[in-house]
Amino acid sequence: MGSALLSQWVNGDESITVVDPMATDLPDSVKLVRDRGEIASESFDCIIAAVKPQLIDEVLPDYAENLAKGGYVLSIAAGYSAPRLSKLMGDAPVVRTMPNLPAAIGRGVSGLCPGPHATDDHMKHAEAFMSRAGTTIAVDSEEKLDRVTAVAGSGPGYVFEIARAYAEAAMAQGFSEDDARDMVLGTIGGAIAMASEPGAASLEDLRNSVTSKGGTTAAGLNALNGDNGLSDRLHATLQAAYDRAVELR
Ligand SMILES: NC(=O)C1=CN([C@@H]2O[C@H](COP(=O)(O)OP(=O)(O)OC[C@H]3O[C@@H](n4cnc5c(N)ncnc54)[C@H](O)[C@@H]3O)[C@@H](O)[C@H]2O)C=CC1
Ligand SMILES: O=C(O)[C@@H]1CCC=N1
Repeated sequence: MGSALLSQWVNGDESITVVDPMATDLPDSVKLVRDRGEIASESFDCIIAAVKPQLIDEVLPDYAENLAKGGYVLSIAAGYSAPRLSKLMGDAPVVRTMPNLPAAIGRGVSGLCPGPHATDDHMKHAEAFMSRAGTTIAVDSEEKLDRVTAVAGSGPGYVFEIARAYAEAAMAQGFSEDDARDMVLGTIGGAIAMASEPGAASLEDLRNSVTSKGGTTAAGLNALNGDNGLSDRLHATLQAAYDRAVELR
């Protein structure tokens, strides 16, 4: 996720240093170091926690010394709570954000939430920084940010899986893999673009506008969600992701 964001963050004038023992193919303007020891005496206005949540306890404490006075820590980690991170880094100011993968093409959706000691200026900076990678939504509690995680952070995974299963079903109708993918992504992309037009009708009305009484769409929709199975499954999907975020706190 860090490299997806980085591809958009470089469209600014900050100097960015990445510490990653394994990173490859970073943008030219970024300084890459393999070990924190190489930047031990440097200080930074913003330190971004972009390792897996399970690695934060082990990796982040050393970086407390690298935070400039007045700076803050921006965490993209799912679940891991801001008070826990702040404490881990010597009571540093923390802002949590939850981006999603389309940030890689500037079409991400990122939630943001202030943590301990975060000032309005830290939040303003974090929002401006994250908005380079798409839209932002500020929330006022970590509980809400964990719900943003369930809806939007993990969301591209659900969408890719739905598209994959849709394409698989198209192949079962006799289409080649390429044709199935083109048709499914074209259909999803066109429908989403139409629903995203300014002044577009509600999602329910848009669905109804495709659905002739006694027609093919009605038959398909009845099989898809006539028993509320799809709705129930999506509720369970978001709840499971949220519950996991809570476990990672
Ligand atoms: N993948 C996604 O769509 C999203 C991920 N996130 C969050 O982003 C964070 C990273 O997740 P992914 O990008 O999926 O994982 P990843 O495994 O792709 O990236 C983690 C990076 O951390 C680096 N790393 C490992 N040990 C390190 C160390 N000691 N010091 C510095 N760097 C180290 C790895 O080399 C790797 O480049 C997680 O906290 C996750 O919750 C948040 C939103 C969406
Ligand atoms: O699966 C995960 O834990 C991360 C956080 C949100 C999306 N990917």
